[in-house]
Amino acid sequence: MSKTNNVSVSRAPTVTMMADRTFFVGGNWKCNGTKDSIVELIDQINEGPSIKDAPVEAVLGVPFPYMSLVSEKLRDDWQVSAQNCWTGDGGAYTGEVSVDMIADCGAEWIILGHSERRHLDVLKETDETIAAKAAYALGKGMKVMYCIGELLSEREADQTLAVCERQMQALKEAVSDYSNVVIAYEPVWAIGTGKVATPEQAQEVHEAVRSWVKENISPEVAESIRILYGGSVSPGNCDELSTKPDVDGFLVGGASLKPDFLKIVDSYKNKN
Ligand SMILES: O=C[C@H](O)COP(=O)(O)O
Repeated sequence: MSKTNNVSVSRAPTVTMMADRTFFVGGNWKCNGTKDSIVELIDQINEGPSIKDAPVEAVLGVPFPYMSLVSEKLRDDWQVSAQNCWTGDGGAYTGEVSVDMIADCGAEWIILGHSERRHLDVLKETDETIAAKAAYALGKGMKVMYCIGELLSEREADQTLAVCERQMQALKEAVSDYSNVVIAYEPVWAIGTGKVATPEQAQEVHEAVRSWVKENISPEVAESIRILYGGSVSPGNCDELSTKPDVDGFLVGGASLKPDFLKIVDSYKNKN
């Protein structure tokens, strides 16, 4: 990929667009929900159409206390994710949750590197910490949604690609097998703000990240790895976003707490 930081520079596609990447829709509930609200939402999801034989994966990112409940109640054509994990085994780590515990509660996925964990003052997770968590979780057989993305100030300073590259480089230094990794590009300025990236803005960064993966990891990984868009995705904008060739699905926050999240899952049909 060009070393330019200017995301507005257009590039010729360097990766074939014929890839067979199963569409992926993750819901990130963040720190929301009660037992009652979760049971109600799961009941509504379970009434939706089966996706067992559909070319889409749907995964719910659930707060730790509710993972077992959701794993038990959710239809088995959907999957469960945690939103964080401890970097290593269990032991004297007060307040942490190990990957073994997450697996024991029925989750197959872990969301790592979400911008809220990177940027909230009380958390401030570093690239290295996040990459170490990813490597550890993958080594334990879990699947990882690895989030990347720039702050508004970084976009305005033409640092979008530099930030995404730095975050990808940290992953590269910790991980060698990408078969259980999904990348989620989430521009921080679009998260929870209603300011969704345009389909063109999303495609431009996704294409650039895929090109970076081709040049810095391998053409095979670039071809197969799924790159999700996240940031104010809704039933009203998912169809247009999903038509873009390098948008392989979504990581959805607020809209995943409502039953019409099913409409976002359904946007896989735009890929056919
Ligand atoms: O992980 C999801 C992102 O933070 C997006 O959240 P949002 O859909 O509420 O903007």
